[in-house]
Amino acid sequence: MGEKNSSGRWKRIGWLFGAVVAVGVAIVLGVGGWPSGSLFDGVNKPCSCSQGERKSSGVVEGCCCNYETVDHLNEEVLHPALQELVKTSFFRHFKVKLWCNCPFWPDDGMCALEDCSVCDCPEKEFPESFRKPNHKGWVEVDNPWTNDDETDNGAYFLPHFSQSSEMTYVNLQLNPERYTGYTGPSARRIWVAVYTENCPKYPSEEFCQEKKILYKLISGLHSSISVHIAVDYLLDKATNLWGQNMTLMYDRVLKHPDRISNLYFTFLFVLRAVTKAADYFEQAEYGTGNPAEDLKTQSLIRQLMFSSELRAACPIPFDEAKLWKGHSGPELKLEVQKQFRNIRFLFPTRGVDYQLFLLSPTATSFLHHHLQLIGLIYAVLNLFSLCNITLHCSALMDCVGCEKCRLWGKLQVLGLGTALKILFSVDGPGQTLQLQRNEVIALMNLLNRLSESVKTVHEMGPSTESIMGGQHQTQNRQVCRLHKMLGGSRGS
Ligand SMILES: Cc1cc2nc3c(=O)[nH]c(=O)nc-3n(C[C@H](O)[C@H](O)[C@H](O)COP(=O)(O)OP(=O)(O)OC[C@H]3O[C@@H](n4cnc5c(N)ncnc54)[C@H](O)[C@@H]3O)c2cc1C
Repeated sequence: MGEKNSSGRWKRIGWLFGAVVAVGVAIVLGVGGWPSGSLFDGVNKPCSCSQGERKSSGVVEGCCCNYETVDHLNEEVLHPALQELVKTSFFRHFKVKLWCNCPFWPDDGMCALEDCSVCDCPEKEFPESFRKPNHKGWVEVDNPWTNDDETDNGAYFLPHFSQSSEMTYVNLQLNPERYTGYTGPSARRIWVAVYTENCPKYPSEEFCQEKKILYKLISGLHSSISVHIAVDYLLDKATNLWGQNMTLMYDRVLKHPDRISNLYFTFLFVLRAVTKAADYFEQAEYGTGNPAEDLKTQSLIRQLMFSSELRAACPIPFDEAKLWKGHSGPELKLEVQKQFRNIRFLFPTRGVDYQLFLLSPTATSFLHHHLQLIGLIYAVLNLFSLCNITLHCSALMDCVGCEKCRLWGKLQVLGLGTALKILFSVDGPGQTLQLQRNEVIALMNLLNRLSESVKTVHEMGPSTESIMGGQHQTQNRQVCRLHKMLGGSRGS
């Protein structure tokens, strides 16, 4: 009898507790929703229990090839050739300025790992021919899509690594793009600045293809960087165990169909630039003083440029001829061109040190919170010729607070600028393509990085999605069940 009473009491306590929890849940739902980032993230959103993830198939948006063809060509032709090409002496040595000050805010970002620093390229290691200014096929000409702060104005050889703001050579093979532990507000601030200032995501219906390109290119590059971080991740610092981080890959890329689509778009865009300039690349010289290796480089270039399989299956990966049409075409091109460079402010002004102003903490926080307003003020100042606004994408890369990330950030932005130049800046009569050696090294390495990411997404995507997506769906189902139990039709 006593036992029965006590079990009844426990049951009553149980029900009471349940009711309190349910009321609490209802209040939270009714008032403020669940804290973000929790299991219940989906409760306030339309309940999407029955919707599966959209798979990437059909034609890649904005391009002329479908996903299946891209995966096949990448697997069979592009990836193997590019992997070999970037190892050659010509393509593995990249010239870069790694130690410029960030012109926008104090350099506060750091990476958690020691090996995020870039290792030296000894003087005797990089090709002798790189020191000569006149290398057949490669010229130091300006690119309207980038500001050429990455050229060394005739100083072809600067052996000392430590000179800030000087160019140096880096062996890319010794400094792979991978997880560095560079994260938090500093890293996110760069991406936010790129997306809000430079490459906004336009509503899909409202804007023309031309205006959407920059966003897609940057987003595709961002996806690719995230894939590389996920594939080569420090899983256990204590034992120095490196491997794949599936959760990261799923959360940052695979569960976002638009980010996958943008990755494929960027890959096809850059591929089109490379194949469009095929004749130029075939004629150019890849000499490094090692005849056997130089022959191999030349042969790999031909293999890539004139692959019959590529030409048959995907002859025009991206059709740039459709763009910049109509009487507003040239204006539009200038506008988009400015946007790509639309990062850095140079102020040759009347004695006012804007750079110092921008570096002060108060100004940094003001700048951070009032980007639009600041943009407007600068535009007005510009109107009255108080200052000139010139913008460098690369300058924002100087704010990347980890050397290795900065190296690859700079290289890949230069690669994108080179692709834009090939596709959009040499189509008029009498215009001939001229490229810098460093631009081409950046372009091919960018294509290789994208090719690796596409391969990873293709190969690991389905298994990662079924594991992570399964977990995600279970959580989602639990949320929906709870949602229904509470009788809520909120958001659904
Ligand atoms: C130029 C650059 C190079 C970097 N290189 C490295 C590196 O080599 N190794 C390394 O470990 N870290 C690198 N980082 C840092 C890394 O990219 C992330 O910023 C960091 O890991 C923190 O990630 P996060 O989850 O905060 O989201 P982030 O990747 O910082 O993304 C910020 C926000 O952007 C949006 N977003 C994310 N992906 C996309 C996309 N594909 N398209 C559109 N929007 C998107 C999301 O809203 C997200 O919250 C680099 C950062 C920069 C700016």
